[in-house]
Amino acid sequence: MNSRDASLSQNLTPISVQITRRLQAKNIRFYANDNIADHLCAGELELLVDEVAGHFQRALESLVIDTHNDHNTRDTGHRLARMFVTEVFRGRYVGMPAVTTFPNIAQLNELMIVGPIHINSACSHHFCPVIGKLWIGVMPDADSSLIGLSKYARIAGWVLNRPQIQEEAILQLAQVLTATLKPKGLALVLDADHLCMQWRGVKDGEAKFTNSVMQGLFLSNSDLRKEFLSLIRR
Ligand SMILES: Nc1nc2c(ncn2[C@@H]2O[C@H](COP(=O)(O)OP(=O)(O)OP(=O)(O)O)[C@@H](O)[C@H]2O)c(=O)[nH]1
Repeated sequence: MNSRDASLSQNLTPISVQITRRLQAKNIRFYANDNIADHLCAGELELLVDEVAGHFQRALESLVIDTHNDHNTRDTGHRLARMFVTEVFRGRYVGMPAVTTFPNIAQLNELMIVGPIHINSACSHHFCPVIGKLWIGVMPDADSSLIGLSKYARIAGWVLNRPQIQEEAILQLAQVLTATLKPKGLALVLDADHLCMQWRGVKDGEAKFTNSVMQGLFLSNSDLRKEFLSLIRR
């Protein structure tokens, strides 16, 4: 344990409050779909899991669930905390996955498509799962970078593993891919089931939400856009 970690464990202010104050002091936004990894110190995520577990335990008690005698819910508060902080909302708390970029030595300038990439997310409103498929079209030029195929899925997972609305999620993803690839054109299509509409609410099991982003050549060249859309026809 370094001196910073030691001071963390001795500080009685809840870890969420310490992190929040730090973000506010730097005027950093911390909406549900923002990544705050750069503002966390070593050891804080574990403390955050413990704090959130305590709150979930109290929420279970408020739901009048006998977690002491009900063997099925005895550790649910802690399970929920671990699930949110280290799995389904992990994209808020960890840095972007390492992505090796390669120069476009062959000067490729043809359409590349990756997909369908399976995506898991959750809506910001009810924290219900959002499960879908993503297609990515890239039009490179000589100055673009190339990345390994699996990195598209890793980057998408990082952006989507946050409480999101689909309209903002796809824009965030486009920004990260543009910064990484520097493409001449980028096209994204996201097709997802929102369980807030299926499990609860209107309980419509059929309706999906499909949205897209078309940038650069995909916006200016309708033939390229049509080629991409015809190749991903679902
Ligand atoms: N635009 C948009 N809406 C979403 C998304 N995910 C979930 N929603 C919807 O956002 C709404 C949440 O806000 P409200 O309308 O205040 O919630 P509610 O009254 O509980 O809504 P109902 O689902 O109609 O019961 C719900 O209708 C969700 O179905 C998304 O990615 N984009």
